[in-house]
Amino acid sequence: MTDNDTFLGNIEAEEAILGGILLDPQAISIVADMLPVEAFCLQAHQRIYQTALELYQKDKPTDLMAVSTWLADHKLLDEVGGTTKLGQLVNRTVSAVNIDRYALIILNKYQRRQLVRVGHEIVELGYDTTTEIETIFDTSEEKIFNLTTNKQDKFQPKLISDCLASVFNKIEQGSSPAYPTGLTDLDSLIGGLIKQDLIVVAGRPSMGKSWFACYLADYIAKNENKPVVFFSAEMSQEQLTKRFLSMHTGIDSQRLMHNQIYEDEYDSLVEGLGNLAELPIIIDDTPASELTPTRMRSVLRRIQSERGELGLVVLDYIQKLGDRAAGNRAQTIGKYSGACKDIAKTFNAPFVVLAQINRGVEGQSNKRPSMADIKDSGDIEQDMDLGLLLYRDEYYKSDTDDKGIMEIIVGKNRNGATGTCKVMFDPSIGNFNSLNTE
Ligand SMILES: Nc1ncnc2c1ncn2[C@@H]1O[C@H](COP(=O)(O)OP(=O)(O)OP(=O)(O)O)[C@@H](O)[C@H]1O
Repeated sequence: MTDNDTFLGNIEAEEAILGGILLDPQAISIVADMLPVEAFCLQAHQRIYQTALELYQKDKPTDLMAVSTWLADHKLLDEVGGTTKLGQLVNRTVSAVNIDRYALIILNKYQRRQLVRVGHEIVELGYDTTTEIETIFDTSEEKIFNLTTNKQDKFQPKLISDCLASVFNKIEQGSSPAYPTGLTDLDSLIGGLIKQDLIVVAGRPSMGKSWFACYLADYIAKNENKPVVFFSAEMSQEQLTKRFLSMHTGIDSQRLMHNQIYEDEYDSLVEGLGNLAELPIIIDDTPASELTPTRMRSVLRRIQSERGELGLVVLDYIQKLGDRAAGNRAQTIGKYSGACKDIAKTFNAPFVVLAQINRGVEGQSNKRPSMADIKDSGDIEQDMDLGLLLYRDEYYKSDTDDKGIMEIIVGKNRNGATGTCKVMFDPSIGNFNSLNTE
């Protein structure tokens, strides 16, 4: 190592990159996406690189003249060492051929600086006796995770002009921020399950909430081929797996629960097992008393780093969490719903959270629930982006015309309309279908 190449920085490599950018019009496009401004350890270098980036983002040249003019216009030329410094950068550089290799060198140094910084922060957290140990572990794990996945800039404040560039790109690509549910009428109402949204699915017991969650999990795993994580505080891994198996084989779930199948169902069983085994569905049945937001984040982080972007997260169900004997349940549930919204945002995935409805609706003549009927609703209503209330008339009236029908009432929709749609639902095998299937 020399004075110019220390453990935490390599001045020569930084100069070679900047020289390359000033010399070669293509050079900036090679490094712009991989190198954050802070990767340069000298402030003058950061300023020059930042200027080149701004010019590049406005489709302007990044040569010596353009960069020095911009810096002079913004009274920053002296700060970086004047035209002499810029001239030296160009004169010392032969070409930008190795710019990507230099970029990797300084990225590596930058990551080491970050690691040292985070290490210090974690040591300080260790000494902080005012913070609960669980929070300290969570924060520490997250800090390291952000480093290893290079996500440290994900939630940086940005100028609206910078946000517009990415919004425009997405509009141009036509890439949807939502995953369709496969239920046509529901999709026309809600536009699919939107990434980063907290979606609360509420209903009275036995209304079909768990089935609906299984359906969404299965559909998204199948169609998006992205990991779907199902936190099941209610059912065990085995019970939940049998539900999915029932959906894939058409074998009555009640019999599957008791390991009873008919002779002629073996072929469907084998076929269903094969299909289901292909799906990236991950079931976590940590008991409710231990299923904290910290635990969920930790599980999701690991899955995301092993399998890539998450397709969906499900929690069955929110009122089951925490100490049920402790006072102020509304406050506790509010804390959990806030954490769930935060998880949806951090992991850039829709988060479907199941919730129970108060018994009070049973006393009403119209037993369709409303958002206010959600048990211990606390802050759930404010936190959620989408609120779906499930209702089946046949559950209350055996002579109903709506046999085999589930109503999905969109009680809250931050991104669009509210209303009701009907879908076909077979609770024996968890089958959901649109009413209009043409
Ligand atoms: N094999 C079966 N045949 C007919 N109906 C069934 C079968 N298995 C389950 N069901 C029905 O499915 C419904 C339960 O669905 P699900 O567990 O999804 O409801 P839930 O809303 O999650 O209920 P809870 O809040 O009690 O967990 C009940 O009405 C039950 O009678």
